[in-house]
Amino acid sequence: MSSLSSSTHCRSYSSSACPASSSCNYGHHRTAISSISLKQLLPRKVSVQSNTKARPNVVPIKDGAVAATVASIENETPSNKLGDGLLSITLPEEFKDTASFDINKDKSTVSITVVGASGDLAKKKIFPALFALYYEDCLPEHFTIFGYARSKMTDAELRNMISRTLTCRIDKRENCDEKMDQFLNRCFYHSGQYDSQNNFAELDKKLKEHEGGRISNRLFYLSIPPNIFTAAVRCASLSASSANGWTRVIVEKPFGRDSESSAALTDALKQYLEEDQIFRIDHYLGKELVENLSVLRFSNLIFEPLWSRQYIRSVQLIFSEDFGTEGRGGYFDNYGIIRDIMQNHLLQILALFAMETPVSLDAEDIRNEKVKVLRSMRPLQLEDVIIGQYKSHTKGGVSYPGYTDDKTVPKDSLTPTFAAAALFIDNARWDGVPFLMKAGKALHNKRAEIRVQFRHVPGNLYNRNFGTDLDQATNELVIRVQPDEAIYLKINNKVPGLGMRLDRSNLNLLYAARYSKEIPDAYERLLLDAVEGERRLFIRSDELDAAWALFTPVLKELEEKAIIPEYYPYGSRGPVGAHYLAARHNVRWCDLGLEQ
Ligand SMILES: NC(=O)C1=CN([C@@H]2O[C@H](COP(=O)(O)OP(=O)(O)OC[C@H]3O[C@@H](n4cnc5c(N)ncnc54)[C@H](OP(=O)(O)O)[C@@H]3O)[C@@H](O)[C@H]2O)C=CC1
Ligand SMILES: O=C1O[C@H](COP(=O)(O)O)[C@@H](O)[C@H](O)[C@H]1O
Repeated sequence: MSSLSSSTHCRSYSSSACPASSSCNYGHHRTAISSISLKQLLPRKVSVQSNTKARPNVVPIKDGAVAATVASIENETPSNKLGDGLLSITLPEEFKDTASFDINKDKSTVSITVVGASGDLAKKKIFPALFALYYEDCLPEHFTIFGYARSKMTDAELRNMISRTLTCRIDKRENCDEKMDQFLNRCFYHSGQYDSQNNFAELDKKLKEHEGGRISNRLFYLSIPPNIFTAAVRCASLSASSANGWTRVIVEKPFGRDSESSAALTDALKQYLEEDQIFRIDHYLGKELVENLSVLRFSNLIFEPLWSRQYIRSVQLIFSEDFGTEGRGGYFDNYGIIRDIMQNHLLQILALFAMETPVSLDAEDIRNEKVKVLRSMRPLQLEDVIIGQYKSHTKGGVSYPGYTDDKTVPKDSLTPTFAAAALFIDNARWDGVPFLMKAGKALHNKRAEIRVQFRHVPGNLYNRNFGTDLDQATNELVIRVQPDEAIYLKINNKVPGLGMRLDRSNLNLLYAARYSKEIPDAYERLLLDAVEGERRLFIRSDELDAAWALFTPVLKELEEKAIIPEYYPYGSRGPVGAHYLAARHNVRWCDLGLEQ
């Protein structure tokens, strides 16, 4: 298997265009992988994010052989307790064009420990994503995967459990079984308590055996309920962090349930970790069309000039699922749809949509712009929210349960399973533009999309051809995140013929028609980024604070006033109150027409 250094299809530093058919990604990294081509990084001074303790081993390689030591190392800025740092290196003159740069290629290893390995998310998403990365040769040459949980399991039992959820992509099936066996052979299990330093010390011992004396880089994925995050981080950090490489921790949401609990969680984690070791995951940021949002905006001249209050009338962020909380009611009842979807997934999309152009594609530059937008927003007001809860419904002889029919949900629960909200960004670009959010479970379809409604054409020559409903004639840009990923623009055109009848048509980029390649799951992208130390798609603590500041007051008010949700039937389009909310802001939901 080739190592990260040779698997340039996973990340490319080249600025030249990749062929559309290739699986290569554009890296935004300063750099985090073990090999970079100097040809792509002129001038010869390069920054390398690496293990600072590995400094004596940093050697440039010429024509595949170790040739010389580096000329100088500057700006050594270890950025955390565990030696994850940044080196700026100048190469000797003779390596001007030809050298490639290798940092401990054969001397380092990555161990990925899935904490909570027996759980739903681990089985459904994390192990399959790791396998997909392995299949694509995106994991480093030396890697080991450990499952950690309280359940008693042997390595063989873990492998058996994982194997049930591994699949190969439709377009990549070559040697699938063989690859699966190879992957499973790199997976191991350790049973332990989440709050036991001893149990994590046992894990540490096993990890060391697998690392075989190489520089050890360790990634812990906390796929456990939030009440045990801190205990697990404490034990992992004190007993199982790397002694000579980096240690990173991926934390799953929920990151608290309001500003105070979120800040307390951050403080608790920071007792054991530096901010740049914490990778707060929001899997929506790993979705292909969300990742494409910045490309659409900043690499197409036609969109950016229109991206403001001058041309945009409303922006709508819509999430719907056609199933209820099935199986997760216990978790959900403590959070509700606003915390589960709006405060994180939809708000993250909003921030990427509305931010100013970042200075660069560097993680900190992008996150700085996102924070600025979030901090320019008005905290959500009670009159700008409506909430709903699904009730049972029988259709075609089939009975669908209501939210409170779930045995893990209290019968008198007022937790919203649906919400619609109007948010505002009080800055020069977006002043007065309603950003409408709508999220719900047990609705009539499963969809996530961004809908940009443009203003009416002033003095429209063709008004009379549209009739009275001018809204039917406004342009609309739709970014469909899922399913059937697509970007389409609704335009007006003349119906061919001798008359003058106007029609609406879509200029449509449907991904499945344009690309034969299967789109990677969000977790693949995010796991690869975490291994590579790329933080762009993870939530920084100040972003999280700003996000909670927008929703905490209204969440408290809803709970203190015990606001009763509007009930809607399972499988419907949700409560009618959502329409009144939009109407109060002089807009209509764009997802309700017959042709969408
Ligand atoms: N499932 C999903 O689709 C999503 C999940 N998440 C988040 O990811 C994390 C993991 O989710 P998920 O896999 O569904 O969670 P689970 O409820 O399946 O929990 C994962 C594992 O944690 C252990 N565990 C469960 N409850 C407790 C407890 N009370 N005390 C100690 N250990 C416990 C169990 O392992 P054992 O008993 O073997 O120790 C379990 O297998 C959570 O933070 C969740 O909010 C986020 C987005 C989506
Ligand atoms: O984070 C969550 O997301 C899922 C929806 O994710 P998707 O990738 O399938 O769209 C949602 O069902 C869950 O309630 C929420 O916690």
